[in-house]
Amino acid sequence: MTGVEELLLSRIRDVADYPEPGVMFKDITPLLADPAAFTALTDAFAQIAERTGATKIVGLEARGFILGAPVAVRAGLGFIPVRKAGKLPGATLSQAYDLEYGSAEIEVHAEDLTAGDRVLIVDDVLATGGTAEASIQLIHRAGAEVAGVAVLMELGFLDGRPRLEAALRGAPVEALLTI
Ligand SMILES: O=P(O)(O)OC[C@H]1O[C@H](OP(=O)(O)OP(=O)(O)O)[C@H](O)[C@@H]1O
Ligand SMILES: Nc1ncnc2[nH]cnc12
Repeated sequence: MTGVEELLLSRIRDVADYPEPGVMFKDITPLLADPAAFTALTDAFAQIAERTGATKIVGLEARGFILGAPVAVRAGLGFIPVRKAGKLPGATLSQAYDLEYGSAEIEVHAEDLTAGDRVLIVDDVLATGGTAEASIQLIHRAGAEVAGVAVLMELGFLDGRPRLEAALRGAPVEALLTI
């Protein structure tokens, strides 16, 4: 494990049985509160954006906003929010999905993504892959390409990766940590 990986892992807190029994919640708030760790994470994601030729960063509400917005600034790219349903005022595309502990619907402003865009999707956790898969579907429906999915941590035992790879048309899933 590299020094950066050790630093990031040391700043993630495990909370048992949250938000429901049987879930081991991965809490990133200690990482956000540590400027060295947050900067290292932002730099690692910005390198992925450069390597994958991304032209826009999509962040998934809510933790993907916190992580994705500084990546967009660092990489010199625009930031597009994918929000939970009912929060965006303009014309939207929407997609329902299930996640590790529930179900939800996400939306994006249709005008924010167009053909020719290559989007890097940023989030904290890849668990079942339901959230990221729905965001890939939204981006494709908007006519844009997905450059990749970048997450801080992948919960490998929940098998989200094959599900995303089936939707990604060859673009990579980049996880800084696998648990
Ligand atoms: O791979 P999945 O099973 O879909 O789970 C991963 C998603 O779950 C969490 O978001 P959540 O919906 O809890 O929203 P939050 O960021 O607003 O807390 C996490 O931030 C990912 O977006
Ligand atoms: N175990 C988990 N910890 C944090 N966020 C999650 N999203 C889905 N599963 C999660």
